[in-house]
Amino acid sequence: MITAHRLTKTYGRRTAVDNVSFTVEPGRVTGFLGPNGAGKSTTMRMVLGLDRPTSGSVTVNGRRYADSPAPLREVGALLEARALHPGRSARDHLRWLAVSNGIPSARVDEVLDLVGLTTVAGQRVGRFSLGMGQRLGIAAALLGDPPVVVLDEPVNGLDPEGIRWVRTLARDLAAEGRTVFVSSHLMAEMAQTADHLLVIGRGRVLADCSTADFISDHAASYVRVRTPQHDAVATVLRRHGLDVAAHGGELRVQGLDAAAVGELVGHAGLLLHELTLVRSSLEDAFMTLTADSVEYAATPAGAQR
Ligand SMILES: Nc1ncnc2c1ncn2[C@@H]1O[C@H](COP(=O)(O)OP(=O)(O)OP(=O)(O)O)[C@@H](O)[C@H]1O
Repeated sequence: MITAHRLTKTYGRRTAVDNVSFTVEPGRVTGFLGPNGAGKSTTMRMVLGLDRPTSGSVTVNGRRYADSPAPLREVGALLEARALHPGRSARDHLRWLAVSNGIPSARVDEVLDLVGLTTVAGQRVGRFSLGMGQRLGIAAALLGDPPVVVLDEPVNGLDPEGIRWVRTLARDLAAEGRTVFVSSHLMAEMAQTADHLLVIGRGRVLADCSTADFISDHAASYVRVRTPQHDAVATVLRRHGLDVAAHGGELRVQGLDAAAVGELVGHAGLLLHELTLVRSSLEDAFMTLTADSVEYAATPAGAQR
C-alpha cells in the first residue's frame, strides 16, 4: 500500500504537487491520470524517495522508501527517464541490478521471459527501440518480485500489441495481490486498465474514485432526437421539464432516457426519425475535468483576437 499525506513539492515559486493525500490499495490497478505537467512524475519520484517532499509525507507499506532495507524487493519502478548504459546488453543490465540488490541471477532470465525479451537479451540496449526499452524497464521493475509496482507512463512508445501486453500485465500483477500504481495522460487507456482512478491537475487531486464511478459521474450522456417537427417536439419536451438544446438539425435532450423521451413524443402525436443515446467519450470527460489545470493549452485558431 502507498500512503501519501498532505504531500507537497515546490520548485522555487512553482508548486508541482499541492497538499495531495491518497492511498493506493493492494489488489487493484490504480491509474494516476493527469494532463502534462500535472505533477504525476514528481509524485512518483517522491514515492520512490528520488525527490524529497517540501512538506507532507509518503510511505510504502508503512515506511519511507529510503528506509527500506531491500528497496527492489519492496517496490519495483519504471520511471519515464531511462538511465541505461547503452553499451551493456539487456541481460547484463539486469544481472548488474540483481547482483547489487542481492537477487539471484536466475531471476534475470525469468523476467526477460516475462517481458518477451529473451531472444534479444544479448543485444546492446543502446540499439533498443523505445518499446523494447520500456519492456526492459518493466523487467527491471519486476526483478525483485516486489509487492508494490510503480509504472510511470509505461505504454509510451509501445505499439498496440505492447499496450495490450502492459494492460494485461498490470491486471495480472494486481490479481496476485500487489499494489499497482500506473500513470498516464491517456484517459481511454486507463479506463481499460485501472480499477481505481486518481486524477490530478496542477498538483491537486481532482478525483479519487473507482473507474466505474468516474465514468458514470463524468461521462455525460444525452438523447439525440431527429424529427421533421423540430419546434413542436422541442416544445413538448421542454414542457416536461427536460433540458433541450438544438444542434444543427437535431435536438439534444437531457433528463430522461431514450425510451421515455420517445414515449413523450409519441403521446403528443409527433413524428420521430431518430432517437439515440449518445455518451460523451471518457476522453471528453477527462478534458472537461482537467480543463482548468492544463499547463500548455492550445488556443483555437482564430480565437486569439
Ligand atoms: N526539477 C524540476 N524543476 C523545476 N520544475 C519542475 C521540476 N520537475 C517538475 N517540475 C515542474 O513541476 C510540474 C509537474 O511536473 P511533472 O513532471 O511532475 O508532471 P507530470 O504530470 O508528470 O507531466 P508529464 O506527463 O508531462 O511528465 C511541472 O510544472 C513541471 O514543469
